[in-house]
Amino acid sequence: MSGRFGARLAEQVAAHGPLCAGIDPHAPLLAAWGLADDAAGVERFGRTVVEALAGHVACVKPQAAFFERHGSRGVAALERVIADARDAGLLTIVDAKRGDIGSTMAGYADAFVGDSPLAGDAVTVSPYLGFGSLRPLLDLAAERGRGVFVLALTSNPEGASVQHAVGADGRPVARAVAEAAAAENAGAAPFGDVGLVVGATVGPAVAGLGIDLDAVNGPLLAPGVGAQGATAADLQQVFGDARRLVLASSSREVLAAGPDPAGLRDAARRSADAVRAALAV
Ligand SMILES: O=c1ccn([C@@H]2O[C@H](COP(=O)(O)O)[C@@H](O)[C@H]2O)c(=O)[nH]1
Repeated sequence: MSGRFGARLAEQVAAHGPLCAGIDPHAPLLAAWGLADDAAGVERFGRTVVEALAGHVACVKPQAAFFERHGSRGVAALERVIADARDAGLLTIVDAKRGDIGSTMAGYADAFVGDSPLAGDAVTVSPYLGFGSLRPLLDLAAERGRGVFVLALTSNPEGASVQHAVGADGRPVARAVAEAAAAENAGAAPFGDVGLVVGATVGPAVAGLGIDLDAVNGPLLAPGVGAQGATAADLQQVFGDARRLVLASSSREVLAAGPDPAGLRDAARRSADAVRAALAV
């Protein structure tokens, strides 16, 4: 792995468009692909996506939950998917959404941004034990040139009850998260390594909460396009002047076109083209 995550991602987005394809081996998708709902099935699913999309999308995002539900064999399958992607030169964001007290975050840091086979190019984390609790993982990620995506405004409707709440300092919680990420990325070019997760489904929340996403100067991972109902056009409203930082993410909509590799590539290309066009406006 050479160079920082932000720079590597910017290069891939320029080449393939601002789309991250999710690898979410849901039980119904495994059935539709003719695969068993077991560790071998999720491994075949993940490796098929990597083989089909390497060189065609900016990155992939394996959802750890769908591998972990098969226990240690599922985790081993996730490790093989990550290894395949690395060998193919395809960036991976491991969607693990870890968050704990700082001393335990040091363990998650070793697992997801250190030397473990679970480490991809970046990982998703939850700041809801306090942004400062992420410090051990942020520091190890920076040392290793890896990225971190911090949940800010999630795509699910339930997230607002926590993320829109106003904290003791008078700032909405999600704004405080965004400002903390901005401090990590200060001065980085083309942008830094600490991104945010901001759902494509959040409508006017960014502006309503007074969040300056452009100032974050880090990649903005936007799940919710496709199966959750957001369209590429929604990205304009949600992200406004921060459109240059957006990396839209779509899982089920792309995966429904598998297991045929050409079908997966066509679906990913259609999504990437729609997102690129919407963000160019
Ligand atoms: O706010 C969030 C954070 C993460 N996700 C994850 O993204 C994918 C979405 O899958 P679709 O099939 O495109 O709906 C999934 O892995 C989620 O856990 C999110 O949706 N929202």
